[in-house]
Amino acid sequence: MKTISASDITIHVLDKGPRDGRVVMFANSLGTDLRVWDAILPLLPMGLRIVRFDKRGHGLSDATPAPYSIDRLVADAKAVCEGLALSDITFVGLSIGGLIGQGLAAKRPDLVRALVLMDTAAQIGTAEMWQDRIDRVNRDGVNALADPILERWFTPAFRATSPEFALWRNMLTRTTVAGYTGCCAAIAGADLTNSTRALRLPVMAMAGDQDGSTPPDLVRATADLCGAPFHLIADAGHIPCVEQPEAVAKLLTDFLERTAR
Ligand SMILES: O=C(O)CC1=CCC(=O)O1
Repeated sequence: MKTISASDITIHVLDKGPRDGRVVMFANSLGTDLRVWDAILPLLPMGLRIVRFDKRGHGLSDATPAPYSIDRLVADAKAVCEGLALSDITFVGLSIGGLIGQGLAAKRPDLVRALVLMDTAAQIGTAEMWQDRIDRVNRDGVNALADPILERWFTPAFRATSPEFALWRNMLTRTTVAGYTGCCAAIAGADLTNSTRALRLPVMAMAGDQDGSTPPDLVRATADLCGAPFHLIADAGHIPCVEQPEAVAKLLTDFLERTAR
């Protein structure tokens, strides 16, 4: 376990693998922490330097009062890169983590070698939709919205049969109101269409075929913006790295090979 100091918070980071290994950095989604990547990591090639971090208001990282902005979250990710002296990064971002990846690649192309967009888009939902969610969470708590959120995260089969399902619910509902609504505000204000269209690095996109949060057509449209291949993952919702780790690890491994130097 490592900590990195951003301007105003301490960020929880896990940094594993050889110091001279190829850097693969992971950023998780709204309401999840860095454990969302646990299932795919043992399936990736040996020798990678794997860096994971809990974004502001999530996991063990500090939560400042809401609202946050996407620029603030990108600055936090940049602080992790600088704190660990990372460069030549392959950045894998899930949902809001993908917005952070797009923002980081646009602002600091010198740091990012390649980008994987998982169940994310250049713009996710509408400002009105996110404001409604912020208002409801402020009034009733994250727990009150957990059922519909989990229906978008996971397929009916996973929800019915996975013993882990209850733990993912706990992860979501234990997210602080400040951290959750702060990140909702960051998503509401993020339209990265122009900067993502201008990206000039290898990008790959993927989405679960049953993703109810960032549906496949939305993810495909963002892939088209930056000329990236798009892959549909069968039998997965919004979090395919949990539901279909083998399929995700295979796509990631192939992408790492294609973008090797
Ligand atoms: O909670 C959801 O609907 C899923 C989601 C949207 C953005 C994100 O990071 O997760």
